[in-house]
Amino acid sequence: MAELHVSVELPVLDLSQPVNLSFLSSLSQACQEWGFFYVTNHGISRNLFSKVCTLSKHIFSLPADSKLKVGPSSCLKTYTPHFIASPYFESLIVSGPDFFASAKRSADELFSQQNSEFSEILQEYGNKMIDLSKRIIEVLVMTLGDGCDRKFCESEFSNCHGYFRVVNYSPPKDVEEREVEGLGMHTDMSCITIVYQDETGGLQMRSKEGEWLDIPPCEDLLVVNIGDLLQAWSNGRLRSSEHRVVLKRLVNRLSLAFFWCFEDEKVILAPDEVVEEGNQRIYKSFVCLDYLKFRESNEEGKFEKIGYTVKDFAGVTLRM
Ligand SMILES: O=C(O)CCC(=O)C(=O)O
Ligand SMILES: [Fe+2]
Repeated sequence: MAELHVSVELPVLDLSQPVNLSFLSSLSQACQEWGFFYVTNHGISRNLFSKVCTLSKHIFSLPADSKLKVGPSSCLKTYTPHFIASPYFESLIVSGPDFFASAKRSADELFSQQNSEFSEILQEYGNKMIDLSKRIIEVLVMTLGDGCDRKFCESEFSNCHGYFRVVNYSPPKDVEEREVEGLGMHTDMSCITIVYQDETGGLQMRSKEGEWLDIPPCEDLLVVNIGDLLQAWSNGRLRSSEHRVVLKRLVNRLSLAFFWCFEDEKVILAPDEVVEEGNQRIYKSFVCLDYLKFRESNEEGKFEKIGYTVKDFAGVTLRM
């Protein structure tokens, strides 16, 4: 992949400070243009990250048949083996709201001995991510208009739920190419996704013009990106952009992606206040689960792939 990679300065939402108008305006611009930004003072300690990473590495180092006990043909289906998303990608899903129970179900299958530390740490991580997601949604909704946060956070987002995917990327050992794709281009089916990436880097977002831009890892910063559900709910004002992961030669990479989503039965329709004056709704109303099913039924290997996004599903063709 010989492509030019440039990087762009994304705004950093600092949760230790009150948000001011000038920040809201730069956040709003970034969300319209890129759909990506960073968050700092997010309340997750470096110590917690390193514990989650150490425990996750332990899981991924288990023999393939142990991991397949929770793989696609098992009852739990929490483990995605290599060659589904890409040959270099494997992941484990932990679902909320009871992250402890979800992690424990996988751990009980994976380990012969009881291992409650794993479930406790993943529970702490998941719960912190829920709090963080709520705070971020509040700020994002604020960018859509004065008073929108008060009006909509409770009524529209209070039944959101979250799950996270721990991803282990292992690049090939025998390929000459400098970089390979660890996860192909896709958009997320969430409202927002919060990503912790290790120091390796490799996450890239695609500009509207189709250029790939690096999203470098930065100590103490988490990456936030807008997903399809929020793009539709915000009438396209918050962009769910395509992104991918490229792997450096011979460097292993670990990431944690937390997806904050509307409840399955929610009817998604941009509220009047969010549709700016003079504009029309660009998405028809739809039931969240119907969209998730549409994506699944169109995906090769049932993984998140591009080409069948919320625009194809619920987009309105505007007459000029
Ligand atoms: O691994 C990453 O940094 C991002 C993963 C991602 O985009 C996803 O799981 O949807
Ligand atoms: Fe993603």
